[in-house]
Amino acid sequence: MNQEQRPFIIHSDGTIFVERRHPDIVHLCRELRALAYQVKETEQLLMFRLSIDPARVRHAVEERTAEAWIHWLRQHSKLPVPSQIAQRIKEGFASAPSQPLPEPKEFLDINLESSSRFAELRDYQRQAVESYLGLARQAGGGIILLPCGAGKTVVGLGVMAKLQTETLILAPNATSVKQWERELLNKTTLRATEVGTYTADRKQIRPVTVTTYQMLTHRDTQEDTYPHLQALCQRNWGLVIYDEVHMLPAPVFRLTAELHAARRLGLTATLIREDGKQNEVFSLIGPLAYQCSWKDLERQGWIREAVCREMRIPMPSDAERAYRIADKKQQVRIAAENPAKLEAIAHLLALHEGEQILIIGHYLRQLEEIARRFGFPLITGRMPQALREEWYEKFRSREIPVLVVSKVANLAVDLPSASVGIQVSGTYGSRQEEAQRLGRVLRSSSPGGKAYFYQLVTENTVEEEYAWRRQCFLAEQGYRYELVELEGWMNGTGA
Ligand SMILES: Nc1ncnc2c1ncn2[C@@H]1O[C@H](COP(=O)(O)OP(=O)(O)OP(=O)(O)O)[C@@H](O)[C@H]1O
Repeated sequence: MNQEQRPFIIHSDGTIFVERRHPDIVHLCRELRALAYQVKETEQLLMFRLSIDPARVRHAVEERTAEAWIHWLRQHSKLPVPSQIAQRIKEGFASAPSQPLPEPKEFLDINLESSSRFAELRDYQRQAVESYLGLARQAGGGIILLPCGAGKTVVGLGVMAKLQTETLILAPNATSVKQWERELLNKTTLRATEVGTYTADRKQIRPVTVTTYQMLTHRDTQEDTYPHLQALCQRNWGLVIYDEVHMLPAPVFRLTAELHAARRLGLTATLIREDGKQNEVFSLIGPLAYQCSWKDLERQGWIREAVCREMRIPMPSDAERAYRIADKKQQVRIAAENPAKLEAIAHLLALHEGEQILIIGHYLRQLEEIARRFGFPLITGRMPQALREEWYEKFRSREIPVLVVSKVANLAVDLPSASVGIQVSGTYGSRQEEAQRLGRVLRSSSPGGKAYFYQLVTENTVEEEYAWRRQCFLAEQGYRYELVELEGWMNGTGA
């Protein structure tokens, strides 16, 4: 083939562009994946990044020697292969472990527990599992998109029960690790000795291991290797589950590609990223395997029907004066911390007395003030994990009726008793944060029931615009926010 028609363009920084029009594109990309992972695609090009890491190289070494790979790249490259690339391949192969990874111990005996503690998979959950398995056979992985509270953890357990294979679960935070552990032990036949958690406190690697994205990317200095990633790379996982995959931090894209996994499963409710990198999630894990709509599950009674209200709150005159002369960044904060929101909260607390209420916000000073004023516990990232769990448990069991929470409770926290959410401030116009926060009050321990979600917005400020942006994703799912002027509402109508 003449040089012009060859499909690869290889840069010295490790970026490899592949022209899609090449007749053998599928086959070439399959081979290239032993050395590189895909990061982007356009109509004409696929973009890969070279990744010569010990875990990945194991595959490549089995197929060809370093010299043979360099020759293969030359054969398909329009321009000469940069010498730095040839060097990286040679060095990477030289440091590849000589022992092959043990094969995953398929037939790990894992089944869903059919005792009274656990009802069966729901229809949509069964369909999600089947669709994923069908796709994973061809594509090696896929993503399941289900609304918040629909039971993505249970779907993950369903997939594990079908594949019966060693599984690594990547969760967004320590609370979520605990929840996975609890669900694995309560809802499957796995024994405690088969389930490990790999966190800052405890480093167990067992046939089923749960860890966080943060653990994978942790290293002491910029020059260090990633010790936890390397420890987890020593096992040949039959399945890697990426929980809340929309949260996958950008540096983890590359790192988790190194994990040696037969299949990958991504779980999320909101595959939108404010950094626009959702396509990279697809290239790393696989295409969409299954999705179902929020409103369908609401109609079927699996998640609560939600009443969403945007409450417009005037600003006291001294705060308004400060707002007018502030720069944009300060304005956001002044509007968010509008002291008149306290009055609105008092009103809503009285209105929903007897229900389980979450007050969710972004600014710690504001949250501390609310917690102090009303005498409720406050959960923030500064609180030790064990204490957070204690408060969550008291809230779940209705021992306490109200929790004030920072963004640590934005997602993945399972509090089925919560049916009222009061959002006092947020991260700018984040659509996924809004949806995830609504999600905290949609879970229902019994079918049916209503949830109330209040977004407190300071009138005539930037918060109005952010509120609108935040609601966009939920609007696409069919949610409508009722616009409420606080004063008129408090003087009579509001319920
Ligand atoms: N088939 C089922 N039988 C019994 N309980 C279930 C079932 N499916 C889900 N649940 C329960 O519903 C609740 C929500 O599940 P889960 O936390 O997995 O939701 P999620 O989809 O991950 O939500 P989020 O996106 O908000 O994290 C949990 O308490 C879970 O135990």
